[in-house]
Amino acid sequence: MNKVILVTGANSGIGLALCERLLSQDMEGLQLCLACRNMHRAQAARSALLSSHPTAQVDLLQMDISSVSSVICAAHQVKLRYSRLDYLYLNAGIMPNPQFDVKAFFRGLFSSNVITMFATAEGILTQKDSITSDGLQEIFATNLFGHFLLIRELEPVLCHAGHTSQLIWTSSSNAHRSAFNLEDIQHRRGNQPYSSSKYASDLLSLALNTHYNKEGLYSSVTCPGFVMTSLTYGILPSFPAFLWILLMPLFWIIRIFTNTFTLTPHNGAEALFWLFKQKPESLNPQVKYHSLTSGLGNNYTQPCKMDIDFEMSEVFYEKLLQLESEVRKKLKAKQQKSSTSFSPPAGSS
Ligand SMILES: NC(=O)C1=CN([C@@H]2O[C@H](COP(=O)(O)OP(=O)(O)OC[C@H]3O[C@@H](n4cnc5c(N)ncnc54)[C@H](OP(=O)(O)O)[C@@H]3O)[C@@H](O)[C@H]2O)C=CC1
Ligand SMILES: CC(C)=CCC[C@@H](C)[C@H]1CC[C@H]2C3=C(CC[C@]12C)[C@@]1(C)CCC(=O)C[C@@H]1CC3
Repeated sequence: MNKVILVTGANSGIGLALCERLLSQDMEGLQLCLACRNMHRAQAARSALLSSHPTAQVDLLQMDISSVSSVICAAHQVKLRYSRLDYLYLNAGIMPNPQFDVKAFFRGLFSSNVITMFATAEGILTQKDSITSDGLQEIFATNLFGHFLLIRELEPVLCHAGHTSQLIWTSSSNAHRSAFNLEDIQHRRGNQPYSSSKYASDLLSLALNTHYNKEGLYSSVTCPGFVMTSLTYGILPSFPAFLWILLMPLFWIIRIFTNTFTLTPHNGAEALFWLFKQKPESLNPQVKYHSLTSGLGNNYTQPCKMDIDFEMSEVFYEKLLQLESEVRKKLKAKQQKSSTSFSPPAGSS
């Protein structure tokens, strides 16, 4: 039987590199499904994968993970196409309007915290969030809630008696407990919505293991390190991509001190790829699997205990279930309203 793998945010960066790595190791037994919001970019990614792996099975799925109706519609398509999903990579993510605090960066450079700053970006990065048409905070909707809804919708193809499936999240070293508040799970009030959304994915993964392991579904969290992708290029907007490339020698030097500077999407995808080869029952639900690259350029995966607890993950899970039922009700009301406004006037045939 082919292994069916769905990857969100697969048309670029870490998601695309992961697809390339999966096909390079085992092209025959894999059926890849690239879930992307933009079909032109999705087609380009598919063509790139097929040019190096001409006989690979690569399907496309249109899905805007930040939109409730789009996720439900895409999940419906998946259930029609596949009887089972073996791996679901929850990778799509955004960090819009990043604000880089140059002063804090220079202060950090000359402090004892310099390595932590380079590894986690703690204290030097904030973002400005916006609201989606569903009334959700955009970063929360994209990085977390859309993926939660997708898992809930895909339950019938993820949970099969006598068979295991894996959920693999692309979290971050920027996931800080201090940025997350159970009373404000969407981070409406703070200025670190990205960090909050990534901490939320760590919590959710733990709760999913609590609720779904008995049904054969396992969840793990990864951190790709600092990777140069369109997401990170946006951090210094006045800095064109080629200047980032010019900084590469400096980044290679920093890598000697912190192995978190994985830098390329291929390296960043290391832990995501490593998890593909593991037995899910052998994984620890309380650790994050980090992609790391040594000063000599060797990739490896290292587990690190997460700053999370069961109680908090359970409260968060309950809140997500409640939000899910609210957004479903809203969607139903919206659909009913639009169907009545389009119904033909009484008496017309
Ligand atoms: N780069 C880094 O240093 C780090 C990245 N990460 C995480 O890695 C993941 C991948 O990011 P990365 O590869 O760096 O960045 P990219 O910007 O290259 O990739 C992000 C992917 O997510 C997709 N995406 C964004 N919004 C949506 C949406 N609403 N619906 C569907 N797809 C969407 C993008 O599609 P599109 O092309 O249409 O925008 C793109 O394919 C993210 O979750 C990010 O937070 C974590 C730690 C470090
Ligand atoms: C010398 C020089 C100009 C350094 C610039 C450094 C920063 C731009 C990076 C240092 C740590 C990086 C980092 C990220 C972005 C870029 C840095 C702030 C992330 C926040 C990117 C997204 C993540 O999920 C985590 C990364 C942590 C480290």
